Amino acid sequence: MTTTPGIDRPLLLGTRRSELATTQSGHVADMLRARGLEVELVLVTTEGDTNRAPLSRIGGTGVFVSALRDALLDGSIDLAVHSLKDLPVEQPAGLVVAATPSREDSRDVLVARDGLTLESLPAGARVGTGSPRREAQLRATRPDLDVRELRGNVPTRIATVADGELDAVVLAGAGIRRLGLTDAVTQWLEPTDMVCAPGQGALAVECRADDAAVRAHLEPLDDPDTRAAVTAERAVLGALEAGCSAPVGAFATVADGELALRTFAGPREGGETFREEVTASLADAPDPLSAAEALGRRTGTALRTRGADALPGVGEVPQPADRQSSKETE
Ligand SMILES: NCc1[nH]cc(CCC(=O)O)c1CC(=O)O
Repeated sequence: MTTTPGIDRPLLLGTRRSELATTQSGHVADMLRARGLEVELVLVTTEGDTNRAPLSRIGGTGVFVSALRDALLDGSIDLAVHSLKDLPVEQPAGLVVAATPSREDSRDVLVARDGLTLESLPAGARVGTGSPRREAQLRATRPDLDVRELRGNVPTRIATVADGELDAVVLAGAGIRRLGLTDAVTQWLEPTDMVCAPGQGALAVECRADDAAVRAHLEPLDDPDTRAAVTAERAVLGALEAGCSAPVGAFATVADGELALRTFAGPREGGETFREEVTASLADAPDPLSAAEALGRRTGTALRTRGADALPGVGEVPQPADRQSSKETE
């Protein structure tokens, strides 16, 4: 096997260098290899990997994704694998998410000292997260916690608990699973306690929109239920004109053609929160993805009308977006 049908050379898969990124990319490469294709990984450095300033300060959609997208557009790679939650809602011209493979666990987890949980952490415990969404929900249940800014890759963030620098950190369970670090988890946070980020736990496999041969190889990796769920979640963010730095959570599931969507919006420092839980049947919809998108948009609009409009990060990313203005913080 030396060629890829329709391409006559190995597929070039661009990935960030972090262990999580190369693991996720390796997972997609293996799915393609299982289909008989030859795949080579190409390591690409992004600004998010080299700049250690808080993400809320460097901001910019592109910190994790723009170098990969530049490599796609200039033809040096054929496909890129992203964490879907790191992608801005607005899709750049010329590129397409050709596949959203079956989603990993979407829940956030608590990694705490001494087996502690959200309920048993002592008053004033130092809990690390760089995510306004996680901070807002931590404060909603435990206003007494001392929430601290935290960044860095997954193993580094876990190490702050082992080192005694923090009592706990909140992370995406998907990343922990993919890195084989689940032993560190002291609590899986259910959506009732912590609504995940739109797209959390899902991957996006992106390629050039006009590259029919690569698209045809990627499309079989798509999981339609995952795609419908993340479409609804991201539509919430779109209706809120919010980027990933907004304190907004959205989590959807699809079971037996029924889409269930749970959302959260609230201030980072604690205060009034907004939640909507809605369902819609996709089974009879002529176009399930449009139905998922419409439900997400309606729900985002409802959150806005009820007061989420006043939250920082909401109403900051015009739709259709000036892509450079959205931010990501997770
Ligand atoms: N930018 C950070 C990021 N992007 C994707 C993941 C984990 C995997 C996922 O959420 O799908 C993480 C780490 C985290 O939030 O703990």
